[in-house]
Amino acid sequence: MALEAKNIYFRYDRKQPWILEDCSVRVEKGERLAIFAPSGYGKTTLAMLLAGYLEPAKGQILLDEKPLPKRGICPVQLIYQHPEKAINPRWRLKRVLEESGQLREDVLDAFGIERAWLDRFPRELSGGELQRFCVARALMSGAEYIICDEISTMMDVITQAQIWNVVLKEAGKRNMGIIAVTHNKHLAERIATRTIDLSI
Ligand SMILES: Nc1ncnc2c1ncn2[C@@H]1O[C@H](COP(=O)(O)OP(=O)(O)OP(=O)(O)O)[C@@H](O)[C@H]1O
Repeated sequence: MALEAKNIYFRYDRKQPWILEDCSVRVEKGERLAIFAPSGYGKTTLAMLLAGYLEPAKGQILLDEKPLPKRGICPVQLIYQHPEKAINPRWRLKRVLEESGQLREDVLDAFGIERAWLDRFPRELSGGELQRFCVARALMSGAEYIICDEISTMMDVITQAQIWNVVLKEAGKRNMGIIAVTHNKHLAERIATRTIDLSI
């Protein structure tokens, strides 16, 4: 049981050099992998490829040896660095949740999500609040793998620790695989069972 990028090549423009060249990454269920690299090395690009938002020019993205499903809620959920880009701005948060999985009161509570927020539009929450909502939504989707792309950069240190504690607890309970994209070596060491550096 694994999520895998197998010998993938990717570039945004055919006239440019490869951003990812013969890149392979594999994360097992229950494993927590931190992908570490300086800015511009293609971490977000790899995260988007692994979640099926982009297609590699060559190579494959495989979930349990098969391509990612094209329909339904994807078992690989990507949580972006910028939560405002991840949510339909015209939908109230309640509707966002209804579309993306099963509402779980315990998860809402664990992330300190006030029920009144669910009647609001995304722009009516702060960046940190909206990100907590996005993380909760990903956990409620029934995902088997979660890819966290710099998810906690807009939060203070205490909130950051709280969010990661909930994510790790829930992931452990459900034996989920986690990929955490980060610049932050300390965070990587704290949350991950394995770290890879794309710049090496
Ligand atoms: N939509 C796009 N179109 C063209 N080039 C892009 C696009 N998105 C990213 N790039 C380029 O691809 C390269 C890798 O970007 P990416 O965002 O994957 O890096 P990163 O390692 O996540 O960086 P950061 O740590 O700064 O977020 C960069 O040179 C970036 O300018």
